[in-house]
Amino acid sequence: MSSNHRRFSKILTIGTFDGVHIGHQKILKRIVNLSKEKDLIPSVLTFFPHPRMVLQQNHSIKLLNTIAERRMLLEKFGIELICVKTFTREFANLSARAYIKDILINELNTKQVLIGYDHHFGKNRSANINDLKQFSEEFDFEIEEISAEDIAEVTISSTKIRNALNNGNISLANTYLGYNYFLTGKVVSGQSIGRTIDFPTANIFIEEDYKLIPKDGVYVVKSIINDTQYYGMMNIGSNPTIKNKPRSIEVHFFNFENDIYGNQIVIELLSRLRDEHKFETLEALQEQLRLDRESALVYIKSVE
Ligand SMILES: Cc1cc2nc3c(=O)[nH]c(=O)nc-3n(C[C@H](O)[C@H](O)[C@H](O)COP(=O)(O)O)c2cc1C
Ligand SMILES: Nc1ncnc2c1ncn2[C@@H]1O[C@H](COP(=O)(O)OP(=O)(O)O)[C@@H](O)[C@H]1O
Repeated sequence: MSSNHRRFSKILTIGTFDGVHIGHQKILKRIVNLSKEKDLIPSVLTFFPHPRMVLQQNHSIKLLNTIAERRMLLEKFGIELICVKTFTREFANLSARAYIKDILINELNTKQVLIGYDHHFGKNRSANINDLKQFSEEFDFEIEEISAEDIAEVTISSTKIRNALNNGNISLANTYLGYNYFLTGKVVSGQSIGRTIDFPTANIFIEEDYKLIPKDGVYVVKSIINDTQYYGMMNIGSNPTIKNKPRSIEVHFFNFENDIYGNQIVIELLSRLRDEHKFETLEALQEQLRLDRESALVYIKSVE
């Protein structure tokens, strides 16, 4: 963080904000409104990796957003300063006092903190909002509590979104997110079978192994490629029809013919069409892909 940031006073909330879903968005909106009233910079203090990724061995936690996606979403909802603290064992061991003095005050120049009644922080998560209140007098900042209902909403939605995606219920996930769930990845080469059956597919490589990939199957998607929006259909799975094919995420875009190897693309998931199947022949798969395209186009027409 540049020392420049120190000059401006902040209104801050603290948390993982995974998903930046409708529950989070309500809190962010409150921060942005208060920041205007009080002439403070709307800010979020967040942590990466997720504490469980650091403190638990063999963790298998999957997150709704990569850290880059989280930043982008927080900015989109009006947050001007995003402070990402690297979560390490040393960080987890900071005393509550050092955490407040070093980070909230000296580094960020915080004047107001928006926090849930159940927020815990500092070594062993031993400090709570009452400790924060005591420190607020000493260090001269205000505290605003997030209501129990709003906190319940935040917790419920995160769990529900993860479950919905694992079950392939993309429309429910999108409702809780308040935007379409998306994957960010790079187009890499596959086995060049796609073009031989008239369905070339952009194979998507996602670098972050902690990103939650929805349930295997076929989805209607859309992407912006070189400033133009394209719809398409995506398969997530092990491609059982083809021998020795590794797991893949691949998209066939409609009305598209360009070479996009190496492009970084964002794929928004709109609807789920079906499970992945093993077909006896490549021709049978090709026939199914034609039917999938028909279903996808019907869906796209209904939402446009
Ligand atoms: C919309 C869509 C649906 C697919 N469904 C299946 C499927 O049900 N079973 C399967 O084995 N492969 C399925 N595939 C994967 C194809 O086997 C794969 O696209 C083809 O092998 C091309 O691979 P390549 O990109 O490595 O050339 C699907 C692909 C797409 C784009
Ligand atoms: N309609 C399309 N949808 C997706 N990719 C396309 C399309 N048209 C051309 N391409 C290009 O072709 C590539 C996929 O061709 P494909 O034969 O499936 O080979 P491979 O699986 O080896 O990448 C994509 O990565 C992209 O660069």
